Amino acid sequence: MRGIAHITELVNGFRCSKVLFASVKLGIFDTLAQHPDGLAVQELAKMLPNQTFETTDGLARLLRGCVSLSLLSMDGQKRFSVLPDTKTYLTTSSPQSWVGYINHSNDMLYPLWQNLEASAVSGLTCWKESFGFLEGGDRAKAFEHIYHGPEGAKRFQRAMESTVNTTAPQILDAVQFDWITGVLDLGGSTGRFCTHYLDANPRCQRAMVFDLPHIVDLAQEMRKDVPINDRVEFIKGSFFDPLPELPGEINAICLSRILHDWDDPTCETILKNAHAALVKSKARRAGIVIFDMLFEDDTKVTSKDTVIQDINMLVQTGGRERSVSELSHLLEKSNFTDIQVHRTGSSLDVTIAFCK
Ligand SMILES: Nc1ncnc2c1ncn2[C@@H]1O[C@H](CSCC[C@H]([NH3+])C(=O)O)[C@@H](O)[C@H]1O
Repeated sequence: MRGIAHITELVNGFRCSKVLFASVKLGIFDTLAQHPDGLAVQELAKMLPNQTFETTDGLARLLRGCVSLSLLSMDGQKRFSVLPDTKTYLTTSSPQSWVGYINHSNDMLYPLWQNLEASAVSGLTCWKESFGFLEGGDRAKAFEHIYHGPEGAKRFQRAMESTVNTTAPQILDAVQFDWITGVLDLGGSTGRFCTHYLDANPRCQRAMVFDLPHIVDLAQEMRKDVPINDRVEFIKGSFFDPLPELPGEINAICLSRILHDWDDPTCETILKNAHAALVKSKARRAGIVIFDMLFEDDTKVTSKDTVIQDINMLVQTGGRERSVSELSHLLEKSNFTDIQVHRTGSSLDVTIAFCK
């Protein structure tokens, strides 16, 4: 028996998330981080970008919320300051910033989760219910949905970058990739993972990112703000089509948070395209590297983070997280063998498999 405390924590969980999201959106942490001696609420109100505060009462209450959630401290003069983790993870310019993912969570995921009931009934995304546009049931449109609006693609790519900055170092510490001579990152977005990879493996001969044409164009624009390793090359295309011929050095295709976006038949198409490209390459040992969360076993209830992420994929893309046996089955059907699973301690597990 866990009692009512467990229930009330769940009931109020969204309120705490929203205190964090609203504070990031208003620029509270970015502004306070520039004032190490802290600011009083009236001073802060004058400095926050794009806002005119008629009263500071609401802002003061939000700041107290942040203190209670250990995001800010307040001194005897009621001056608010950021705590160290807030500066590291919740300010825009920090290399470990999660601001991109928080903005995606606030603007996209929060409205989507509001209609989880609809997805639970239909087994489909709930874009139509949440945003009133596009066909909720058309899975092929998942990324058109996510990328809608003038800032949509950039917001999502920033979200991906924030989480890669956390997971990539953990993955690269935990798993040996010494068999890789060159890597193609399929759906590799702005090249952030390839940047971490090349920085950690300077002897890697080649690292290429493959993504949708408009995302590759966006990546070139975004690298002006946050540079990526200048050895990263880009290819435009769709992984639903046969892949272009791979340069000889490329003997690994990476799929980071790709398969969880799609249903099984779509994953098979992607995996078979990857397999066809790898076997055409001259590499002696060629394989695939998958980064996705994996359920601990086929009951799919044991790992809370994976269970919750699975629901997140239901509402957002119509995809799913998988168990080791489900992923292995997909890999075997697509002619991969010698499957190895690495639990990395990060939020992503790594599965490696080689071409038959
Ligand atoms: N048909 C497609 N062909 C190539 N890339 C695609 C396609 N559909 C979606 N994507 C990309 O797949 C990525 C999924 S998000 C994952 C991004 C990155 N691998 C990471 O782990 O951070 C996005 O960058 C999409 O633009």
